Amino acid sequence: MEMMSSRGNDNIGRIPKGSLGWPLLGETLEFIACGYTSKPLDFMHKRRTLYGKVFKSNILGRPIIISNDSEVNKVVLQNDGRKFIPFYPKSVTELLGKSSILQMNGNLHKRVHGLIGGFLKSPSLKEAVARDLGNLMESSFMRWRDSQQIHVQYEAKKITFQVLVKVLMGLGPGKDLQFLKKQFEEFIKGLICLPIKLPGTRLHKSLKAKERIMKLIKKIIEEKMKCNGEEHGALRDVVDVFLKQMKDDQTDGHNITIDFICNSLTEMMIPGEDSVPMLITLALKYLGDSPSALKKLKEENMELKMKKGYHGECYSWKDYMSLSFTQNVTILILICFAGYLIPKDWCILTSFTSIHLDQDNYEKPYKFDPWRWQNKEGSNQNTFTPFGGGQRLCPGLELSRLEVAVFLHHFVTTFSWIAEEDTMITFPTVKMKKGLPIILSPI
Ligand code: HEM
Repeated sequence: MEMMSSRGNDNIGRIPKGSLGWPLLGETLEFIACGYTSKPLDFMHKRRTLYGKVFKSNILGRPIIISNDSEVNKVVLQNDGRKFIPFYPKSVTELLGKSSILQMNGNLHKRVHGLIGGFLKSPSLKEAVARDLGNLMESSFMRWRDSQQIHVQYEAKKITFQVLVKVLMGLGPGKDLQFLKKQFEEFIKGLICLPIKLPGTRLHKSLKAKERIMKLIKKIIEEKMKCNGEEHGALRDVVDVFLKQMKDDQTDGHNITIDFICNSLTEMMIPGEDSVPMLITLALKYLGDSPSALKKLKEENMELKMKKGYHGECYSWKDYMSLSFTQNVTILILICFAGYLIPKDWCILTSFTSIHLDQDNYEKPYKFDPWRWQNKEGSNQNTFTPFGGGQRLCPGLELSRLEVAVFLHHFVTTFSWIAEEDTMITFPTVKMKKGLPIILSPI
């Protein structure tokens, strides 16, 4: 979901229908409670039937307009930062800091978004990620073969966090990585919590973890600066990209500082610990529940594995992305993937999940059917927005899809598995209650 706050005094006409709920509490309890059930969209469906696709509510003491309408969401996403600006809960703004890319606007935002996006989309980076992730999976497989059971959520996090940290700051396995992972787990727990900073509170602990993370990143950057000296050869990670820009900027007075870099790297580790591993976890969950889709996926991936083995070739990132059925599975999982955030003042909350699971947009939206796109339905730009849109379209989009493809390829061509019963929770972010325990058997 995307939260935007209306800027200025636009004449909106009339406020949509809806209920502001109880004094102070509004409709918060029902909104959150739905996230813990197997039907997280019940909150939306009930109100949609009563008031229509766009309605008003009150969540966490803020009046809010909730949109389940793809056209309205498109207007919000495509705005240029003048009509709407992003809003996040107080705990998020406290933890990500004032210089967070999510809160930046105007020219500085455009520049930083362009810098990160340009690097993350580059073929040389994708090649390195495909290779590193492939190797990392091989070493994880050795470990998993000796285990009775693994927890997919936990294992996927270990792998994707390590891959992203390398992309961001070039840090490989070792004590620093272990320390970073531990501190980051502590940091991320506070993203959605009560915004009270007193010692002992969740937010305070997460802020302290952030201080330790920033200190370590600063040390890594300083070491890199010493090694690079005045030279800027190939840009191998996001730190290199920022340092080069910092040097170029000395001439035109813009200010990318070391603190700014440390802060940006910290927030950019979130998808390594949350979004990407959750996509992988859900992919294995849904595939495990759908034997026909798993069979087709295995066939497609086995064919590639045999071809590569037969010619004795290494994989290129393009090999993984050429697997069309595997890509359709990823798109479908993205549709099931929901991210919840909470607004401030009069906000508009554009619910992406409701659009993805709306019968008006997709026939049988709750059916796990990766063949959907082979027949007629396309993933239309307005009705498929798991990566946001407009100026804030996720720059990690292609990288995430590549990571899922690499993971699925090596996993399904090496193991069969049986999953234990588990439940999905969607608030504040998607996760499996028990971490999706599975029992593996090598193929
Ligand atoms: C499953 C994987 C992912 C999903 C579903 C996802 C989703 C999103 C969404 C919805 C936004 C828009 C937020 C907004 O409008 O305020 C966003 C922004 C962003 N994402 Fe991702 N993301 C994923 C992976 C990644 C990865 C791997 C990176 C790499 C570092 C990344 C970096 C970013 C950055 C830097 C932004 C801020 C863009 C800006 O405001 O200009 N994301 N992401």
